[in-house]
Amino acid sequence: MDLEVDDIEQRASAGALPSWDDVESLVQAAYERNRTVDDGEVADYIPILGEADPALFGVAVVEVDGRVHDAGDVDRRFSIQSISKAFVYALVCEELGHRPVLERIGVNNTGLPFNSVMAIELNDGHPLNPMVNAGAIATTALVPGDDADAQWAFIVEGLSRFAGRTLELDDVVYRSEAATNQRNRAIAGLLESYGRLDRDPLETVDLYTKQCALLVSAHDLAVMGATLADGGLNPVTGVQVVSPEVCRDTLAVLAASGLYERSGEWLFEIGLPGKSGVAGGIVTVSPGKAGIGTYSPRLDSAGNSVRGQRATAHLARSLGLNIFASTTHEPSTERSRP
Ligand SMILES: NC(=O)CC[C@H](N)C(=O)O
Repeated sequence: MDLEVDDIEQRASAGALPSWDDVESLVQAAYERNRTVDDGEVADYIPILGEADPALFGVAVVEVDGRVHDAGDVDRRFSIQSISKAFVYALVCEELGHRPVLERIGVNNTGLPFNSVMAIELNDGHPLNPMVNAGAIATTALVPGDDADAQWAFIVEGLSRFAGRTLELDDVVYRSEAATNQRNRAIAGLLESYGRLDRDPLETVDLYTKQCALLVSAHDLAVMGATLADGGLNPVTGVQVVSPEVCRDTLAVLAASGLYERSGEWLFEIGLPGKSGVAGGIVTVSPGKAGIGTYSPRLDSAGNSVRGQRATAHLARSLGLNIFASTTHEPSTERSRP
């Protein structure tokens, strides 16, 4: 990953965002600076995705108090793809609780591509984490509901609460992926063979394929991210979507695996939990501060949007968001006794 952000000064991490005007101009700068970058390729293993316009680019920030900063194509809709994994996982965590999900799905990075079959084989059928396809399919199987229709209603309703508006299925994307998702069907069959899927594998993959075909915009992703940044309270609608504990757990998983096998580089350069999707979206969460949503269809070889990564890196540095950054504290002359 070549983020080319070394020349952007890293602001010290502080408890709050800079002023509204500062954030506004830095969002514009992150957009302007990266709009002509044309590295990467548009995904086409799902045939319809190959038709996306590679020039599209949007950067949105929603602060935890609901204030919005937008630059570029922030209202353009695209399929959420793997970013859905983060939010379905949060909803399932809310239903099942910390320990059962940990045991069932896991939280460790596979170090392998998102659709790796080998990762399952190497780990005795354990999916390892909910951000790769195996773990995401296993997570979707845990969505409550008597049948697939009830599960689908739960997913749409839950993700819509994160976005603050009713999300719709892109039927063309769904059909395009459903016709070509043999690999995901194989992954589900493999999980079943290891006794790690309690629902019908083909029905579960179908549900997972539908969740990936929900339409969102960069603005929606910023609202969804801001909800995870704000202890589960959607800052635009005021609805409590999940608990603060679920946000904490979800963000830990995103930090470890949200950018697949590039998660270490992402964390090193950006220092925030994030999640990418192959249609070109990325959601990034700055806990207690803001959600960032980006959209640009050209991807690196791991399936992460190139401009989205760069714009997010720009913002993380210039806004002082890196959660690992601290400044040396000023020793006080008077120390209170414990
Ligand atoms: N990385 C992604 O966004 C992958 C999602 C896609 N629906 C798949 O399963 O292949």
